[in-house]
This record gives sequence, structure tokens and C-alpha cells, in this order.
Amino acid sequence: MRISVIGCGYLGATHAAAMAELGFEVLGVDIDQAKLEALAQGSVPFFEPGLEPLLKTHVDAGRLRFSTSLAEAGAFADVHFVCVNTPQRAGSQAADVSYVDAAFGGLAPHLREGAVVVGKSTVPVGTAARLAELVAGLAVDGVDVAWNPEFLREGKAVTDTLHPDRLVFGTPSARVEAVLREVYATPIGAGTPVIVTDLATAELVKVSANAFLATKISYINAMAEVCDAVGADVTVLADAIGLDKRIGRGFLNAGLGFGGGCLPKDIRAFSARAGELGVGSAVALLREVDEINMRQRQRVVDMATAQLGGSLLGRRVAVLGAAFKPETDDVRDSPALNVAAALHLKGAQVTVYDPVAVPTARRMFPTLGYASSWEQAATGADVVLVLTEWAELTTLDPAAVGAVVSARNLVDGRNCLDAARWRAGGWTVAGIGRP
Ligand SMILES: NC(=O)C1=CN([C@@H]2O[C@H](COP(=O)(O)OP(=O)(O)OC[C@H]3O[C@@H](n4cnc5c(N)ncnc54)[C@H](O)[C@@H]3O)[C@@H](O)[C@H]2O)C=CC1
Ligand SMILES: O=C(O)[C@H]1O[C@H](OP(=O)(O)OP(=O)(O)OC[C@H]2O[C@@H](n3ccc(=O)[nH]c3=O)[C@H](O)[C@@H]2O)[C@H](O)[C@@H](O)[C@@H]1O
Repeated sequence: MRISVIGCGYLGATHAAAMAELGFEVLGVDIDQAKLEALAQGSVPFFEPGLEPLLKTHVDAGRLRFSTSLAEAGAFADVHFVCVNTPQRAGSQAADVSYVDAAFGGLAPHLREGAVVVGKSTVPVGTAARLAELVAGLAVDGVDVAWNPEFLREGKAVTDTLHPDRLVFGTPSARVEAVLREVYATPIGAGTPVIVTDLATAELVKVSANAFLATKISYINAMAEVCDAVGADVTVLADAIGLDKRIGRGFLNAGLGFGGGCLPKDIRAFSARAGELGVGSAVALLREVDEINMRQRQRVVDMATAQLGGSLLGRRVAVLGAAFKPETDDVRDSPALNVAAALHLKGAQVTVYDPVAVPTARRMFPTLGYASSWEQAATGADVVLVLTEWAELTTLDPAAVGAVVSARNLVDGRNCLDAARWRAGGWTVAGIGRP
């Protein structure tokens, strides 16, 4: 069996390397020539721990190749995984599925008899059935569409792909189920729960999982606001409720909230799609989840402003952390960068440092100042904000930072620092939902 992976970004590049690791011959296809050139050299054009050695091994072995040609993919592979982007549509809450449509439409005329096209992108429910109709109209026989949503996390993409919590196969037939079971036979399939279902349920499993995770985060951030009102501690509260096995401690870290290329756009797309289906009110809570989430960014801006006595004009601000979470250089919808940009707009002189995400941040917000070390960013700062919980930042020494700043004001936007230790070092510390 030979496999193509169409769209070689965060998801597709990882999936292609993982499929090669499983022993398949793999062709990765993308429209971004520069990205493909890097991948073809065994070099990952973004930061993802553990991916580069895997990619390089299989590129060097000749098991994994890259191309811009969908015609080549059609001729080469029996199974095609579509991993293209589905961003928020400009001026709308809905998902832009035009890249998925272009990938399916471009591949369709080149498909071989019996090929299976497997969607992995996150799409509005109903997309797979629509694409299945397109494929059913092809001259070539026996082509099928399946949906196999992906649950990997950036920063843990390789482990999550090779050791997933579960596999979900949305399939139209026993034949397609058998093909997917063969793809994932070993070692991924060994012991991993497999849910076999219809196309629509598979699409919905993905968006409802992300919506649930987003809801957990906004729930704890709502509790943090209440904690702030009474001087209670949301981290203790999260530990205590998290010990209840029905609740669980995961995704209960209060702070700046969720960002990235997925949770924010996925809950908005889900709301928009539910509205189209006439069941918008069923997921009305997701609008509140989004609002609570976006409010965290403003709360952090307000905390920094308050620490500087109400005005940011001309004040020096160090923002430590730019990525939407640690272990990635992804700055899509990054809460940290949003806060940095808002402080800049209020007249502050903002300098951003991130262990890996400065280049991606600079591309998105070229007018902010950037530093190549925390020390450079913090030198002369009137307030320091820690907004992404990289290990390098959570282990900072209060005395070492204190030695370079002009004033010891700290905003811990991720509740990731030992506030007592910083206070003992003479710092004024503001956290989220912590006394
Ligand atoms: N990034 C993640 O952690 C995860 C992403 N997803 C979903 O996977 C999909 C992809 O996400 P990312 O990899 O983050 O996006 P990305 O933007 O990093 O990668 C998408 C790639 O598709 C390429 N592309 C676009 N149109 C194409 C076409 N017609 N033919 C060939 N290539 C094309 C782009 O050039 C880009 O390299 C989205 O639907 C996302 O919601 C799902 C699970 C995890
Ligand atoms: O569909 C996707 O693309 C992926 O989206 C998320 O993965 P990811 O975006 O990589 O990152 P997460 O680890 O989920 O974190 C998302 C955001 O929530 C924030 N977060 C997370 C946990 C928490 O307790 N509190 C919190 O604010 C993080 O800082 C980050 O900004 C899901 O966890 C994956 O299962 C899913 O496959």
C-alpha cells in the first residue's frame, strides 16, 4: 500500500513522517514550494520536537518524498490523506473549506480505481458527504471518501500520532474500514481503541472534542474571575475539583486562555455550522466560552496597566513568551502576542522574547520590538509579563531578572511562577485567580 499526504503543515508533515515510520512508501504534496524544499532535505520548516529526526530518517531511506503534483499523488498512492488548512473565513465565524475543496477537486481526476481519499482536516459536519458525492461522479470506479480526524497536539505531535488515545474512522463501507485498519495495523493500532462510525459522526467527534477542551479552559477561567473577586486561589480550586475522576485535572489551568490554529477557530466554526443546521441555540454556550477566553487577554492588559499606575505611554514592557503555548513556534491566534500588540497600541515600548517563536512572531507583528534573550527583553523594563510557560521562563531566577529591570513588576499570565518566591525577591506579582 502506498500513501499520499496532501498538505504538509503541522499536521501533514507529522502524519507523512509517521506513515513512513509505519513502513509505507509516502508522497507528501503541498502548494508551498519553499516548505517542500525544506522537507525534501529532511528539514522541518517549523518547530516540532522529535519530528526532524523521524523525517530525515525516512527521507534519507527514500521512503518519504515530496512533490507539488496532485497528478503524481493520484498515480502513486492507494490511500490519500488530506491534511490542508481550514482557517476561519475572513469576515465570518465559519471555516474556510476552500483549501479542502481545492485539494479534493485537484486530486479527483487523477485517482486510480479503488483509491480511498481520507480527510484529516477539521471540517464543518457535512463536508465529507459533499465530497463523497463529488467523488461518486468520477469516471473511475470504486473510489471512496473516509474521514479520520486527528487529535494530535502541537509540541507533542510525534508521540500523539504514534501513540494516540483513540482512532476514529468515519467510513462509508466495510471495504474502507478494512483499508484504514490496514494503514493503522501496527504499531499504532495495537491496543488503541478504534471507533468506527459514519462520516458525519467522525467529523463531529473532532469538533466536539475541541469544543469540550475549550469549554474546560473557559470554565476554569470563569472560576478564576470569581476567585479574584473574593481573594480565593483558582490553582488550589482546580487541584481540588480535578481530583474528582469525573472532572479530571487536565485542561483546568487558568490563565491567558486558549489560542492557536485550532481551538479558537474550531469553536467558532462549530457555532456557525450549527446555526446553518438550525441548531445554533444547542451550542450557544460556545459563544460564551469564546467571550470568556478573549476577556482573559484584556484582563492581562489591565493588570499590566494597573501595575504601572494606569498609563502605559512610553513605559517599557517585556513580554516573555510569544507562542500560543510552549514547545511550538506557532503564533496563530496567540494570546501572548495579542496582549503584546494591545500594550503596544496603548503607547508602551514592548519588547518580546520567546525561545523559538521570535521569527514567526515578527512575521505576524513586525512593528513590535524583539529580543534574542529574556535578559535583553527585560533590561530596563517597567513591567515583565510571562505569557507562555516555556521551562526557560518558569525557572527564571527572580534575583537575576530583578537585577536588569527598572521596576520589579510582574504579571504571571499563565499562573506558572512561584509567586511567593518572586514576592520574597521584592516583586509585585499579579496572577489570574490567585490572591
Ligand atoms: N495543527 C494541529 O495541531 C492540528 C491541526 N488539525 C487540522 O488539520 C488541518 C491542517 O492544520 P495545520 O497542519 O495546522 O495547517 P497548516 O497551515 O500548518 O498546513 C496546511 C498545509 O496545507 C497546504 N495546502 C493548502 N492548500 C493545499 C492544496 N490545495 N494542495 C496541497 N497543499 C495545500 C498549505 O500550503 C499548508 O502547508 C486543519 O484543518 C486543522 O484544524 C487537526 C489536528 C491537529
Ligand atoms: O485540533 C487541533 O489542532 C488540536 O487542538 C488542540 O491542540 P493544540 O492547539 O496543539 O494545543 P493545546 O495543548 O490543546 O492547547 C490549546 C491552548 O489552550 C491553552 N490551555 C491549555 C490547557 C489549559 O489547562 N489551559 C490553557 O489555557 C494553551 O495554552 C493553548 O493556548 C487539542 O488539544 C488537540 O487534541 C487537537 O488535535
